[in-house]
Amino acid sequence: MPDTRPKLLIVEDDIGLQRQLRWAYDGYQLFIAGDRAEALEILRTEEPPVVTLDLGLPPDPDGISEGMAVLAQILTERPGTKVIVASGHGDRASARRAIAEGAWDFYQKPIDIDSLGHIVGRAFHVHALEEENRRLAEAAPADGRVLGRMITAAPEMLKVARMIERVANANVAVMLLGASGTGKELLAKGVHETSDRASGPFVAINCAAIPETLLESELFGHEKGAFTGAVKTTIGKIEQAEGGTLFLDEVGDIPLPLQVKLLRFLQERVIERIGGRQPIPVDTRIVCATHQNLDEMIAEQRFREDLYYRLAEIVVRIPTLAERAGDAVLLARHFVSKFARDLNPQVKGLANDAIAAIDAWSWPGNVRELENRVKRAVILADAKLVSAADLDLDAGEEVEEVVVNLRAVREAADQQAIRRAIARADGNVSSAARMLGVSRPTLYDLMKTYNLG
Ligand SMILES: Nc1ncnc2c1ncn2[C@@H]1O[C@H](COP(=O)(O)OP(=O)(O)OP(=O)(O)O)[C@@H](O)[C@H]1O
Repeated sequence: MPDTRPKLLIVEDDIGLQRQLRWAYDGYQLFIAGDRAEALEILRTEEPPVVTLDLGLPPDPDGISEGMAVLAQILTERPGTKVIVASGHGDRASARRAIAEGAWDFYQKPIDIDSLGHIVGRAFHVHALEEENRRLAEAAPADGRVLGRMITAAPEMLKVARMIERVANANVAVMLLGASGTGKELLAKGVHETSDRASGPFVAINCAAIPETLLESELFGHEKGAFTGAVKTTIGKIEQAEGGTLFLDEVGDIPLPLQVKLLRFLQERVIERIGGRQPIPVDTRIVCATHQNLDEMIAEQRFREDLYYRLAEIVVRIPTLAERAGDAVLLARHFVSKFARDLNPQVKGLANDAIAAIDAWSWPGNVRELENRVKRAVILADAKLVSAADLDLDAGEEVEEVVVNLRAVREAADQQAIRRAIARADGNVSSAARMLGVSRPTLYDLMKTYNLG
């Protein structure tokens, strides 16, 4: 029977330690290398996701030069590998340097098998999660699903995408509620492109960005001579979206008199251009969005309740980026490769301190803020990896700080992987444990720790 246990490479030149480690890890397929050549050969043939690396290797067993060289080569050849370095007792400077060069974590000698086992276990979880994220991100555009352009692995957001797919073809008005930058316009396009109107136009208008005096003409159009300056007949956005979808962004900013006119269109499906005398039938689907509290506006009579019910046949609430565990890092990777391609091809990815900082940041401006920060960072970066400083985010200079942040990253990743595996196994803990590569009791412990299930 093929061995399906996860592969762990241990790079260690001390024969005694090799033996000790061999016994400690019966949950993994172990590969042991005593020097650089052996390590690289195993890396290439077995592709282990996780490597523990002693920095003191021959020909420099008392220094770290050989260990650092092996680290660099592993990360060049297989950048996704999680390398955990072993540093000598009290040698924090080496650990710090190795982390700055891309190691995932470190442990200090003498080895404590339990805590090292814990670090290794988490490294496998994070690696599996990243692989799946990468697969999802890569698969999305290829599989042709319209909402495939939305990048997410968070259950909260996948639920939103599924809901959009379900309502796309029911000809109902959809209202998207979410903070600024959460992806409302992208989802509105998703509604359009998944619907049977996809071959028609998608027209967007931001009602907050247009002065009140011009909004009516923008929406409904005007006839030549309707007002001073109306030198030619112009059709409005509603008509432009004939046969397609009109996205009314910031619908809460439409002034009351115009709300009446919009309501009439929604009830009768005809419009009148300013200065026009003919009602014109228009077949346009409305998707709208706002970040305002419409209930409050209705109570204060600033928004018409009858219009609200016409616009909000289906209400979709979009979670903030902070509520979608793991998505900030996933999106950041996507934006790094997108912007690096166009703006700075030497940039290859995110440094560990950047990943920790992205995960720790609260993203008040949501995906838009993330996109802008990553874009600027890619332009400014002068190394291969974008750092927390390039992103203008606090990284914390001490290794201790990074470790705390990495732990937070890992815990978030754990929770997400567990939730997903349990969902996929339809609540069966044994098969979820098999998927995650841990024993059933371990999974129960983790579920208890994270309050899942
Ligand atoms: N899940 C996602 N995957 C990929 N890109 C995204 C995602 N969500 C948002 N974006 C990108 O982030 C930017 C902001 O998104 P969008 O304009 O849809 O947000 P919004 O909620 O309409 O913002 P606002 O309320 O400020 O108008 C866009 O460039 C969009 O393409």
